[in-house]
Amino acid sequence: MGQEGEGGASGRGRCVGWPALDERRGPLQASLGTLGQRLQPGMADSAQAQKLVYLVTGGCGFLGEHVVRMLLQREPRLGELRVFDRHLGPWLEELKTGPVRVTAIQGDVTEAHEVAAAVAGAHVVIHTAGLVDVFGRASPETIHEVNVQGTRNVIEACVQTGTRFLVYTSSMEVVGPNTKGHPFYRGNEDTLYEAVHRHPYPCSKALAERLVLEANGREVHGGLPLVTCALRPTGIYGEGHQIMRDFYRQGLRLGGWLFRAIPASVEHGRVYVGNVAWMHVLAARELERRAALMGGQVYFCYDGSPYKSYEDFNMEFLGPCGLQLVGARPLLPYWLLVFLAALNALLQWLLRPLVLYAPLLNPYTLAVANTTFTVSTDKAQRHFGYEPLFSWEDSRTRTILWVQAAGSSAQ
Ligand SMILES: NC(=O)C1=CN([C@@H]2O[C@H](COP(=O)(O)OP(=O)(O)OC[C@H]3O[C@@H](n4cnc5c(N)ncnc54)[C@H](O)[C@@H]3O)[C@@H](O)[C@H]2O)C=CC1
Ligand SMILES: CC(C)CCC[C@@H](C)[C@H]1CC[C@H]2[C@@H]3[C@H](O)CC4=CC(=O)CC[C@]4(C)[C@H]3CC[C@]12C
Repeated sequence: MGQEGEGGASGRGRCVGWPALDERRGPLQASLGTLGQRLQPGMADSAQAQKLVYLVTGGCGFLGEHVVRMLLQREPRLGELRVFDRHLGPWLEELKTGPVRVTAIQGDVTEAHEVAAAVAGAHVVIHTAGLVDVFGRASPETIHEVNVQGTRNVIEACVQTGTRFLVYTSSMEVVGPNTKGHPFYRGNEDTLYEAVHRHPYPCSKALAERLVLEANGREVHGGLPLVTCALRPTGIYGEGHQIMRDFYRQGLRLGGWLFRAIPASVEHGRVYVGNVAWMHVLAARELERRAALMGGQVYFCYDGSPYKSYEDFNMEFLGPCGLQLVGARPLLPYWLLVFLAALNALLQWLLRPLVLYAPLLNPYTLAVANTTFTVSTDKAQRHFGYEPLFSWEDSRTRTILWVQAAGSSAQ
Protein backbone atom coordinates (compact mmCIF):
# COMPACT_ATOMS: atom_id res chain seq x y z
CA MET A 1 0.00 0.00 0.00
CA GLY A 2 1.24 3.50 -0.75
CA GLN A 3 1.30 6.57 1.41
CA GLU A 4 -2.45 7.09 1.60
CA GLY A 5 -4.93 4.56 2.84
CA GLU A 6 -2.84 3.07 5.60
CA GLY A 7 -5.06 1.44 8.15
CA GLY A 8 -8.24 2.68 6.52
CA ALA A 9 -10.57 1.11 3.97
CA SER A 10 -7.56 -0.72 2.68
CA GLY A 11 -9.02 -4.09 1.79
CA ARG A 12 -6.29 -5.70 3.83
CA GLY A 13 -8.87 -7.47 5.88
CA ARG A 14 -9.02 -11.07 6.80
CA CYS A 15 -10.19 -13.73 4.37
CA VAL A 16 -11.65 -16.30 6.68
CA GLY A 17 -10.65 -19.82 5.70
CA TRP A 18 -8.23 -18.88 2.91
CA PRO A 19 -4.52 -19.63 2.69
CA ALA A 20 -1.96 -16.85 2.91
CA LEU A 21 -0.76 -15.45 -0.40
CA ASP A 22 2.67 -17.03 -0.37
CA GLU A 23 1.28 -20.54 -0.17
CA ARG A 24 -0.08 -20.34 -3.71
CA ARG A 25 2.82 -19.19 -5.84
CA GLY A 26 2.52 -20.08 -9.49
CA PRO A 27 5.00 -21.58 -11.93
CA LEU A 28 5.19 -18.48 -14.12
CA GLN A 29 8.86 -17.78 -13.54
CA ALA A 30 9.83 -21.08 -15.12
CA SER A 31 7.37 -21.01 -17.98
CA LEU A 32 8.32 -17.62 -19.39
CA GLY A 33 11.50 -18.61 -21.19
CA THR A 34 12.96 -15.76 -23.22
CA LEU A 35 9.83 -13.67 -23.53
CA GLY A 36 11.33 -10.99 -21.30
CA GLN A 37 14.03 -10.26 -23.86
CA ARG A 38 11.68 -9.16 -26.62
CA LEU A 39 10.93 -5.58 -25.68
CA GLN A 40 11.59 -3.05 -22.96
CA PRO A 41 8.70 -0.68 -23.25
CA GLY A 42 8.54 2.61 -21.42
CA MET A 43 6.10 5.31 -22.27
CA ALA A 44 8.50 8.25 -22.53
CA ASP A 45 11.83 6.73 -23.36
CA SER A 46 11.70 6.02 -27.06
CA ALA A 47 11.01 7.67 -30.37
CA GLN A 48 7.80 5.66 -30.49
CA ALA A 49 6.53 7.31 -27.30
CA GLN A 50 3.57 8.74 -29.15
CA LYS A 51 2.09 5.37 -30.03
CA LEU A 52 1.40 3.00 -27.18
CA VAL A 53 0.40 -0.62 -26.97
CA TYR A 54 -2.40 -1.28 -24.48
CA LEU A 55 -3.58 -4.67 -23.29
CA VAL A 56 -7.04 -5.06 -21.74
CA THR A 57 -7.61 -8.40 -20.04
CA GLY A 58 -11.26 -9.36 -19.79
CA GLY A 59 -11.81 -6.93 -22.66
CA CYS A 60 -14.97 -8.68 -23.81
CA GLY A 61 -16.77 -8.49 -20.47
CA PHE A 62 -19.38 -5.97 -19.33
CA LEU A 63 -16.79 -3.45 -18.12
CA GLY A 64 -14.01 -4.61 -20.45
CA GLU A 65 -15.96 -3.78 -23.61
CA HIS A 66 -16.55 -0.23 -22.34
CA VAL A 67 -12.84 0.13 -21.50
CA VAL A 68 -11.90 -1.06 -24.98
CA ARG A 69 -14.29 1.35 -26.70
CA MET A 70 -13.26 4.21 -24.39
CA LEU A 71 -9.59 3.68 -25.17
CA LEU A 72 -10.32 3.80 -28.88
CA GLN A 73 -12.30 7.01 -28.46
CA ARG A 74 -10.26 8.82 -25.83
CA GLU A 75 -6.63 7.72 -25.91
CA PRO A 76 -4.90 9.61 -28.70
CA ARG A 77 -1.56 7.87 -28.11
CA LEU A 78 -3.05 4.44 -28.75
CA GLY A 79 -1.11 2.56 -31.43
CA GLU A 80 -2.29 -0.99 -30.79
CA LEU A 81 -5.04 -2.35 -28.60
CA ARG A 82 -4.83 -5.96 -27.50
CA VAL A 83 -8.05 -7.45 -26.22
CA PHE A 84 -7.46 -10.58 -24.17
CA ASP A 85 -10.38 -12.72 -23.03
CA ARG A 86 -11.39 -16.31 -22.57
CA HIS A 87 -14.43 -15.63 -24.76
CA LEU A 88 -13.99 -13.16 -27.58
CA GLY A 89 -17.03 -11.13 -28.62
CA PRO A 90 -18.09 -10.90 -32.27
CA TRP A 91 -18.32 -7.08 -31.90
CA LEU A 92 -14.51 -6.96 -31.91
CA GLU A 93 -14.51 -7.56 -35.67
CA GLU A 94 -16.05 -4.17 -36.39
CA LEU A 95 -13.30 -2.47 -34.36
CA LYS A 96 -10.60 -4.03 -36.52
CA THR A 97 -11.53 -1.83 -39.46
CA GLY A 98 -10.65 1.40 -37.59
CA PRO A 99 -7.37 3.34 -37.63
CA VAL A 100 -5.95 1.69 -34.48
CA ARG A 101 -4.70 -1.86 -34.73
CA VAL A 102 -6.98 -4.05 -32.61
CA THR A 103 -5.63 -7.50 -31.79
CA ALA A 104 -8.04 -10.05 -30.35
CA ILE A 105 -6.34 -12.66 -28.20
CA GLN A 106 -8.29 -15.61 -26.95
CA GLY A 107 -6.59 -16.71 -23.74
CA ASP A 108 -6.93 -17.63 -20.12
CA VAL A 109 -5.38 -15.55 -17.33
CA THR A 110 -4.73 -18.71 -15.36
CA GLU A 111 -2.34 -19.86 -18.10
CA ALA A 112 0.88 -18.04 -17.37
CA HIS A 113 2.39 -18.53 -20.82
CA GLU A 114 -0.72 -17.17 -22.56
CA VAL A 115 -0.67 -14.08 -20.37
CA ALA A 116 3.04 -13.55 -20.91
CA ALA A 117 2.69 -13.78 -24.67
CA ALA A 118 -0.11 -11.20 -24.62
CA VAL A 119 1.72 -8.83 -22.28
CA ALA A 120 5.06 -8.91 -24.09
CA GLY A 121 5.60 -5.59 -25.82
CA ALA A 122 2.64 -3.84 -24.18
CA HIS A 123 3.26 -0.49 -22.48
CA VAL A 124 0.18 -0.56 -20.30
CA VAL A 125 -1.99 -3.38 -18.96
CA ILE A 126 -5.53 -2.81 -17.76
CA HIS A 127 -6.45 -5.98 -15.92
CA THR A 128 -10.23 -6.26 -15.67
CA ALA A 129 -10.55 -10.00 -16.26
CA GLY A 130 -12.15 -11.72 -13.33
CA LEU A 131 -14.66 -14.29 -12.27
CA VAL A 132 -17.58 -12.30 -10.86
CA ASP A 133 -19.60 -14.89 -9.00
CA VAL A 134 -21.46 -14.25 -5.78
CA PHE A 135 -24.14 -16.86 -6.51
CA GLY A 136 -22.17 -20.07 -6.08
CA ARG A 137 -22.00 -20.93 -9.76
CA ALA A 138 -18.23 -21.53 -9.66
CA SER A 139 -16.24 -23.28 -6.97
CA PRO A 140 -14.22 -21.19 -4.49
CA GLU A 141 -11.07 -22.76 -5.93
CA THR A 142 -11.94 -21.64 -9.45
CA ILE A 143 -12.71 -18.10 -8.27
CA HIS A 144 -9.37 -18.01 -6.48
CA GLU A 145 -7.54 -19.42 -9.47
CA VAL A 146 -8.92 -16.86 -11.91
CA ASN A 147 -8.91 -13.80 -9.67
CA VAL A 148 -5.78 -14.36 -7.60
CA GLN A 149 -3.53 -16.62 -9.66
CA GLY A 150 -4.66 -14.85 -12.83
CA THR A 151 -3.61 -11.52 -11.34
CA ARG A 152 -0.32 -12.99 -10.18
CA ASN A 153 0.30 -14.18 -13.73
CA VAL A 154 -0.38 -10.69 -15.07
CA ILE A 155 2.06 -9.13 -12.59
CA GLU A 156 4.79 -11.68 -13.29
CA ALA A 157 4.29 -11.22 -17.02
CA CYS A 158 4.78 -7.46 -16.61
CA VAL A 159 7.95 -8.03 -14.60
CA GLN A 160 9.37 -10.57 -17.03
CA THR A 161 8.57 -8.70 -20.22
CA GLY A 162 9.33 -5.16 -19.05
CA THR A 163 5.82 -3.74 -19.03
CA ARG A 164 5.78 -0.91 -16.52
CA PHE A 165 2.20 0.23 -16.04
CA LEU A 166 -0.59 -1.85 -14.58
CA VAL A 167 -4.10 -0.73 -13.68
CA TYR A 168 -6.12 -3.32 -11.79
CA THR A 169 -9.92 -3.44 -11.55
CA SER A 170 -10.53 -4.17 -7.91
CA SER A 171 -13.92 -3.73 -6.25
CA MET A 172 -15.54 -1.96 -3.32
CA GLU A 173 -16.14 -5.52 -2.14
CA VAL A 174 -12.50 -5.73 -0.98
CA VAL A 175 -13.53 -3.42 1.83
CA GLY A 176 -17.09 -4.48 2.45
CA PRO A 177 -19.84 -4.82 3.39
CA ASN A 178 -18.23 -7.02 6.00
CA THR A 179 -19.71 -10.16 7.48
CA LYS A 180 -20.89 -8.18 10.52
CA GLY A 181 -23.14 -5.92 8.46
CA HIS A 182 -21.42 -2.69 9.57
CA PRO A 183 -22.54 0.29 7.49
CA PHE A 184 -19.98 2.18 5.41
CA TYR A 185 -21.63 5.55 4.86
CA ARG A 186 -20.10 7.87 2.24
CA GLY A 187 -16.69 6.51 3.15
CA ASN A 188 -13.37 7.17 1.45
CA GLU A 189 -10.09 5.30 0.95
CA ASP A 190 -8.98 6.19 4.48
CA THR A 191 -12.19 5.47 6.34
CA LEU A 192 -11.59 2.95 9.09
CA TYR A 193 -13.62 -0.19 8.49
CA GLU A 194 -13.28 -3.74 9.71
CA ALA A 195 -12.87 -5.72 6.49
CA VAL A 196 -13.67 -9.36 7.23
CA HIS A 197 -14.40 -11.56 4.23
CA ARG A 198 -15.86 -15.04 4.12
CA HIS A 199 -17.16 -15.22 0.60
CA PRO A 200 -14.71 -16.42 -2.08
CA TYR A 201 -15.35 -13.45 -4.42
CA PRO A 202 -14.44 -10.54 -2.08
CA CYS A 203 -11.66 -12.67 -0.61
CA SER A 204 -10.16 -13.23 -4.02
CA LYS A 205 -10.48 -9.57 -5.02
CA ALA A 206 -8.83 -8.47 -1.75
CA LEU A 207 -5.94 -10.89 -2.17
CA ALA A 208 -5.47 -9.90 -5.81
CA GLU A 209 -5.56 -6.20 -4.98
CA ARG A 210 -2.91 -6.73 -2.36
CA LEU A 211 -0.70 -8.52 -4.89
CA VAL A 212 -1.06 -5.62 -7.30
CA LEU A 213 -0.25 -2.97 -4.70
CA GLU A 214 2.71 -4.90 -3.34
CA ALA A 215 4.08 -5.28 -6.86
CA ASN A 216 4.38 -1.51 -7.19
CA GLY A 217 8.06 -0.60 -7.42
CA ARG A 218 9.25 -4.08 -8.43
CA GLU A 219 11.99 -3.96 -11.01
CA VAL A 220 10.78 -5.06 -14.40
CA HIS A 221 12.91 -6.45 -17.21
CA GLY A 222 15.11 -3.57 -18.32
CA GLY A 223 15.63 -2.25 -14.80
CA LEU A 224 12.78 0.24 -14.41
CA PRO A 225 10.15 0.05 -11.66
CA LEU A 226 6.65 -1.32 -12.13
CA VAL A 227 3.92 1.23 -11.39
CA THR A 228 0.55 -0.14 -10.29
CA CYS A 229 -2.72 1.11 -8.96
CA ALA A 230 -6.11 -0.41 -8.17
CA LEU A 231 -9.56 1.02 -8.88
CA ARG A 232 -12.45 -0.05 -6.70
CA PRO A 233 -15.78 0.43 -8.46
CA THR A 234 -18.98 0.31 -6.46
CA GLY A 235 -21.80 -1.73 -8.07
CA ILE A 236 -21.53 -1.09 -11.82
CA TYR A 237 -24.61 -0.50 -13.98
CA GLY A 238 -25.17 0.49 -17.60
CA GLU A 239 -25.34 -0.99 -21.06
CA GLY A 240 -24.51 -4.69 -20.83
CA HIS A 241 -25.48 -5.16 -17.17
CA GLN A 242 -26.93 -8.65 -17.16
CA ILE A 243 -28.46 -8.58 -13.66
CA MET A 244 -30.42 -5.44 -14.56
CA ARG A 245 -31.68 -7.13 -17.70
CA ASP A 246 -32.66 -10.20 -15.66
CA PHE A 247 -34.64 -8.06 -13.18
CA TYR A 248 -36.42 -6.44 -16.11
CA ARG A 249 -37.36 -9.75 -17.65
CA GLN A 250 -38.50 -11.08 -14.29
CA GLY A 251 -40.69 -7.99 -13.82
CA LEU A 252 -42.22 -8.50 -17.25
CA ARG A 253 -42.97 -12.12 -16.39
CA LEU A 254 -44.70 -10.96 -13.18
CA GLY A 255 -47.01 -8.66 -15.13
CA GLY A 256 -44.92 -5.51 -14.63
CA TRP A 257 -44.47 -5.82 -10.84
CA LEU A 258 -41.38 -6.17 -8.67
CA PHE A 259 -41.70 -6.64 -4.93
CA ARG A 260 -39.62 -4.67 -2.45
CA ALA A 261 -37.33 -6.84 -0.36
CA ILE A 262 -34.87 -4.29 1.07
CA PRO A 263 -35.71 -1.16 3.12
CA ALA A 264 -35.49 2.04 1.07
CA SER A 265 -33.19 3.50 3.74
CA VAL A 266 -30.29 1.13 2.92
CA GLU A 267 -27.90 2.94 0.57
CA HIS A 268 -26.00 0.90 -2.00
CA GLY A 269 -23.23 2.54 -4.03
CA ARG A 270 -23.57 2.40 -7.81
CA VAL A 271 -21.50 3.76 -10.68
CA TYR A 272 -22.14 4.05 -14.41
CA VAL A 273 -19.99 1.72 -16.53
CA GLY A 274 -18.92 4.50 -18.89
CA ASN A 275 -17.46 6.44 -15.97
CA VAL A 276 -15.70 3.34 -14.65
CA ALA A 277 -14.16 2.84 -18.09
CA TRP A 278 -13.17 6.50 -18.25
CA MET A 279 -11.48 6.31 -14.87
CA HIS A 280 -9.45 3.31 -16.07
CA VAL A 281 -8.35 5.15 -19.20
CA LEU A 282 -7.37 8.25 -17.21
CA ALA A 283 -5.52 6.28 -14.56
CA ALA A 284 -3.62 4.33 -17.22
CA ARG A 285 -2.75 7.54 -19.05
CA GLU A 286 -1.50 9.34 -15.95
CA LEU A 287 0.37 6.49 -14.28
CA GLU A 288 3.71 7.37 -15.84
CA ARG A 289 3.62 11.11 -15.26
CA ARG A 290 2.35 10.75 -11.71
CA ALA A 291 4.06 7.49 -10.80
CA ALA A 292 5.32 8.71 -7.44
CA LEU A 293 1.86 9.85 -6.40
CA MET A 294 -0.30 7.12 -7.93
CA GLY A 295 1.96 4.06 -7.62
CA GLY A 296 0.63 1.56 -5.09
CA GLN A 297 -2.57 3.50 -4.52
CA VAL A 298 -6.22 2.47 -4.42
CA TYR A 299 -9.08 4.63 -5.65
CA PHE A 300 -12.77 4.15 -5.08
CA CYS A 301 -14.60 4.54 -8.35
CA TYR A 302 -17.96 6.28 -8.29
CA ASP A 303 -19.78 9.15 -9.94
CA GLY A 304 -22.85 11.36 -9.57
CA SER A 305 -25.31 8.47 -9.49
CA PRO A 306 -27.73 9.03 -6.61
CA TYR A 307 -27.36 7.23 -3.30
CA LYS A 308 -30.32 4.89 -3.07
CA SER A 309 -31.20 1.37 -2.09
CA TYR A 310 -30.35 -1.32 -4.63
CA GLU A 311 -33.97 -1.74 -5.66
CA ASP A 312 -34.89 1.95 -5.74
CA PHE A 313 -31.84 2.60 -7.86
CA ASN A 314 -32.81 -0.13 -10.33
CA MET A 315 -36.24 1.46 -10.57
CA GLU A 316 -34.61 4.58 -12.04
CA PHE A 317 -34.31 2.47 -15.19
CA LEU A 318 -36.95 -0.19 -14.81
CA GLY A 319 -39.67 2.36 -13.95
CA PRO A 320 -39.40 4.15 -17.31
CA CYS A 321 -39.44 0.70 -18.92
CA GLY A 322 -42.91 0.10 -17.43
CA LEU A 323 -42.19 -1.79 -14.19
CA GLN A 324 -43.45 -0.88 -10.72
CA LEU A 325 -41.93 -1.62 -7.34
CA VAL A 326 -44.64 -2.75 -4.95
CA GLY A 327 -44.46 -1.67 -1.31
CA ALA A 328 -43.04 1.33 0.50
CA ARG A 329 -41.59 -1.22 2.93
CA PRO A 330 -40.26 -4.74 2.35
CA LEU A 331 -43.16 -7.12 1.80
CA LEU A 332 -41.47 -9.94 3.69
CA PRO A 333 -40.04 -9.56 7.20
CA TYR A 334 -36.24 -9.59 7.29
CA TRP A 335 -36.08 -12.80 9.33
CA LEU A 336 -38.01 -14.58 6.57
CA LEU A 337 -35.55 -13.34 3.93
CA VAL A 338 -32.70 -14.57 6.08
CA PHE A 339 -34.43 -17.92 6.35
CA LEU A 340 -35.07 -18.11 2.59
CA ALA A 341 -31.47 -17.13 1.83
CA ALA A 342 -30.22 -19.86 4.15
CA LEU A 343 -32.63 -22.32 2.59
CA ASN A 344 -31.30 -21.44 -0.87
CA ALA A 345 -27.77 -22.03 0.34
CA LEU A 346 -28.76 -25.41 1.78
CA LEU A 347 -30.56 -26.39 -1.43
CA GLN A 348 -27.58 -25.33 -3.48
CA TRP A 349 -25.35 -27.58 -1.41
CA LEU A 350 -27.76 -30.53 -1.45
CA LEU A 351 -28.49 -30.31 -5.17
CA ARG A 352 -24.92 -29.67 -6.27
CA PRO A 353 -24.22 -33.30 -7.28
CA LEU A 354 -27.33 -33.25 -9.49
CA VAL A 355 -27.91 -29.74 -10.74
CA LEU A 356 -26.59 -26.19 -10.33
CA TYR A 357 -29.06 -24.24 -8.20
CA ALA A 358 -27.84 -20.64 -8.01
CA PRO A 359 -30.64 -18.15 -7.24
CA LEU A 360 -29.98 -14.43 -6.71
CA LEU A 361 -30.91 -14.61 -3.04
CA ASN A 362 -28.34 -16.17 -0.73
CA PRO A 363 -26.88 -15.10 2.62
CA TYR A 364 -24.11 -13.14 0.96
CA THR A 365 -26.18 -11.22 -1.60
CA LEU A 366 -28.79 -10.47 1.06
CA ALA A 367 -26.11 -9.07 3.37
CA VAL A 368 -24.62 -6.94 0.57
CA ALA A 369 -27.98 -5.59 -0.56
CA ASN A 370 -29.10 -5.00 3.03
CA THR A 371 -26.03 -3.14 4.32
CA THR A 372 -25.40 0.52 3.60
CA PHE A 373 -22.19 0.85 1.60
CA THR A 374 -21.56 4.12 -0.22
CA VAL A 375 -18.45 6.11 -1.01
CA SER A 376 -17.65 9.79 -1.27
CA THR A 377 -14.08 10.75 -2.09
CA ASP A 378 -12.06 13.11 -4.28
CA LYS A 379 -8.83 11.11 -4.20
CA ALA A 380 -9.00 10.13 -7.88
CA GLN A 381 -9.77 13.72 -8.78
CA ARG A 382 -6.80 15.00 -6.77
CA HIS A 383 -4.36 12.37 -7.99
CA PHE A 384 -5.18 12.15 -11.68
CA GLY A 385 -7.96 14.55 -12.47
CA TYR A 386 -10.85 12.10 -12.62
CA GLU A 387 -14.23 13.71 -13.16
CA PRO A 388 -17.15 11.64 -14.40
CA LEU A 389 -17.45 11.86 -18.18
CA PHE A 390 -21.16 11.05 -18.16
CA SER A 391 -23.67 12.99 -16.08
CA TRP A 392 -26.27 11.09 -14.09
CA GLU A 393 -28.92 12.12 -16.65
CA ASP A 394 -26.80 10.74 -19.53
CA SER A 395 -26.00 7.55 -17.65
CA ARG A 396 -29.66 7.04 -16.84
CA THR A 397 -30.87 7.64 -20.39
CA ARG A 398 -28.27 5.36 -21.92
CA THR A 399 -29.10 2.60 -19.46
CA ILE A 400 -32.85 2.91 -20.00
CA LEU A 401 -32.42 2.65 -23.76
CA TRP A 402 -30.30 -0.43 -23.35
CA VAL A 403 -32.70 -2.12 -20.90
CA GLN A 404 -35.59 -1.51 -23.27
CA ALA A 405 -33.68 -3.02 -26.18
CA ALA A 406 -32.10 -5.89 -24.24
CA GLY A 407 -35.26 -6.83 -22.37
CA SER A 408 -37.17 -7.51 -25.51
CA SER A 409 -34.38 -9.20 -27.47
CA ALA A 410 -32.18 -12.20 -26.81
CA GLN A 411 -29.04 -10.04 -26.11
N1 LIG B 1 -19.95 -5.87 -12.07
C1 LIG B 1 -19.70 -5.12 -11.00
O1 LIG B 1 -20.61 -4.54 -10.38
C2 LIG B 1 -18.29 -4.95 -10.54
C3 LIG B 1 -17.21 -5.59 -11.15
N2 LIG B 1 -15.93 -5.38 -10.68
C4 LIG B 1 -14.78 -6.02 -11.32
O2 LIG B 1 -14.73 -5.58 -12.66
C5 LIG B 1 -14.16 -6.58 -13.47
C6 LIG B 1 -15.06 -6.83 -14.66
O3 LIG B 1 -16.31 -7.29 -14.16
P1 LIG B 1 -17.58 -7.43 -15.10
O4 LIG B 1 -17.33 -6.74 -16.38
O5 LIG B 1 -18.75 -7.07 -14.29
O6 LIG B 1 -17.62 -9.00 -15.31
P2 LIG B 1 -17.76 -9.84 -16.64
O7 LIG B 1 -17.95 -11.25 -16.24
O8 LIG B 1 -18.78 -9.23 -17.55
O9 LIG B 1 -16.35 -9.66 -17.31
C7 LIG B 1 -15.22 -10.39 -16.94
C8 LIG B 1 -14.50 -10.80 -18.20
O10 LIG B 1 -13.36 -11.56 -17.80
C9 LIG B 1 -13.28 -12.70 -18.63
N3 LIG B 1 -12.63 -13.78 -17.94
C10 LIG B 1 -13.13 -14.50 -16.90
N4 LIG B 1 -12.28 -15.46 -16.57
C11 LIG B 1 -11.23 -15.36 -17.43
C12 LIG B 1 -10.02 -16.08 -17.58
N5 LIG B 1 -9.74 -17.14 -16.81
N6 LIG B 1 -9.17 -15.68 -18.53
C13 LIG B 1 -9.46 -14.64 -19.34
N7 LIG B 1 -10.58 -13.93 -19.25
C14 LIG B 1 -11.46 -14.29 -18.29
C15 LIG B 1 -14.72 -13.07 -18.96
O11 LIG B 1 -14.78 -13.86 -20.14
C16 LIG B 1 -15.36 -11.71 -19.10
O12 LIG B 1 -15.33 -11.27 -20.44
C17 LIG B 1 -13.95 -7.80 -12.58
O13 LIG B 1 -12.60 -7.85 -12.22
C18 LIG B 1 -14.82 -7.52 -11.38
O14 LIG B 1 -14.30 -8.11 -10.24
C19 LIG B 1 -15.68 -4.53 -9.66
C20 LIG B 1 -16.70 -3.88 -9.04
C21 LIG B 1 -18.07 -4.03 -9.41
C1 LIG C 1 -33.77 -9.36 -3.21
C2 LIG C 1 -32.33 -9.66 -3.20
C3 LIG C 1 -31.80 -9.54 -1.83
C4 LIG C 1 -31.63 -8.71 -4.15
C5 LIG C 1 -30.32 -9.30 -4.60
C6 LIG C 1 -29.50 -8.30 -5.32
C7 LIG C 1 -28.07 -8.81 -5.49
C8 LIG C 1 -28.07 -9.86 -6.56
C9 LIG C 1 -27.12 -7.66 -5.78
C10 LIG C 1 -27.19 -6.60 -4.67
C11 LIG C 1 -25.83 -5.95 -4.60
C12 LIG C 1 -25.06 -6.55 -5.75
C13 LIG C 1 -23.52 -6.55 -5.66
C14 LIG C 1 -22.96 -5.16 -5.42
O1 LIG C 1 -23.47 -4.23 -6.37
C15 LIG C 1 -21.47 -5.11 -5.41
C16 LIG C 1 -20.76 -6.00 -6.35
C17 LIG C 1 -19.45 -5.71 -6.64
C18 LIG C 1 -18.68 -6.55 -7.43
O2 LIG C 1 -17.46 -6.38 -7.51
C19 LIG C 1 -19.28 -7.69 -8.13
C20 LIG C 1 -20.77 -7.67 -8.15
C21 LIG C 1 -21.38 -7.25 -6.82
C22 LIG C 1 -20.97 -8.31 -5.79
C23 LIG C 1 -22.92 -7.14 -6.95
C24 LIG C 1 -23.56 -8.53 -7.23
C25 LIG C 1 -25.09 -8.54 -7.18
C26 LIG C 1 -25.62 -7.96 -5.88
C27 LIG C 1 -25.20 -8.85 -4.71
